[in-house]
Amino acid sequence: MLEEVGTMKPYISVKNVSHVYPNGVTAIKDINLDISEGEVVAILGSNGSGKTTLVKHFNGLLTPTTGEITVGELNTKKERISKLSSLVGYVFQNPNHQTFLPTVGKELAYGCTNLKMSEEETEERVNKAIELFDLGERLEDNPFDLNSSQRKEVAMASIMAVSPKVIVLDEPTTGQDHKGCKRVLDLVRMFKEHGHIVVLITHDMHLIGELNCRTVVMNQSEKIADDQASIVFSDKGIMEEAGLQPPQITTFANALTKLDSNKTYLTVDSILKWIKENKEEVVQVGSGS
Ligand SMILES: Nc1ncnc2c1ncn2[C@@H]1O[C@H](COP(=O)(O)OP(=O)(O)OP(=O)(O)O)[C@@H](O)[C@H]1O
Repeated sequence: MLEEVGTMKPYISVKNVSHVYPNGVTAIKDINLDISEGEVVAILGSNGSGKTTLVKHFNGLLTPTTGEITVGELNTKKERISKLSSLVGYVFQNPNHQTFLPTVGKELAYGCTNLKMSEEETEERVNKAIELFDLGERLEDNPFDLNSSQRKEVAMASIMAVSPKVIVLDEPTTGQDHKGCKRVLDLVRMFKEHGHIVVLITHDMHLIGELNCRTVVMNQSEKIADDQASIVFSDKGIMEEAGLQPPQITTFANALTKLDSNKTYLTVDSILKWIKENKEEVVQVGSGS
């Protein structure tokens, strides 16, 4: 079952939404989805399953062909994108698509200035982002002189400066080295701690496993699952239908813990704990008995 998020009204409410592109492709079909304050939600699915199309509806980049979406109290069909983007920040997969100013400092201030915030408010928000992302030494750097991981961090910090309620991270770990991937995990946790809803579009099963967050699975334009990652990953039918493989550690753990098949292990730490507590069974599995 999903973690309790209280009985409050959802912040994002997707009701019977379909989207047909002008070329006639139905990219999402009759989607219903509520996302509440405090949630981290991963949207998972094979290429072309409709993940990006769905999420682009949250900040009004796309509007439903049929159905309705509300974000906060706003109906996305009736609001301007600028207003919606103050509620939903979108960090693109490729930071080059959203970094275009000559210095990190200017980049950090851009979103606030664009939303016509006062100079004082912009300064306050930018300073907070500088502190959280430890960018004080980089303010005069050209973002294009930074490595891709640092550039992505600048993109995330500029979204953080605007402080939208919802932060969408599109494939945040793609192209990141091990350190960069770990940093993404920490940042997702930090965004949550600071009261943001985080929506992740990702193929990174390891990341979802570490977060063990709510996981929505898309397949051929439809939502086919919506539950805690540990439950989704243990549902062989859903995983096969969507063409997904659980994290390697889960596959390994399933083989090792066949005596304890009620649980799904998503992280190295959780399986190490199980091994320590069940040394005898591990020896039996290892000896093929
Ligand atoms: N601008 C567009 N015009 C027409 N068809 C589109 C457009 N963008 C996406 N599509 C189609 O809509 C369907 C869903 O695409 P979408 O990009 O939402 O899927 P996705 O799950 O995000 O894929 P990926 O993992 O490859 O990014 C696909 O068939 C895709 O070809």
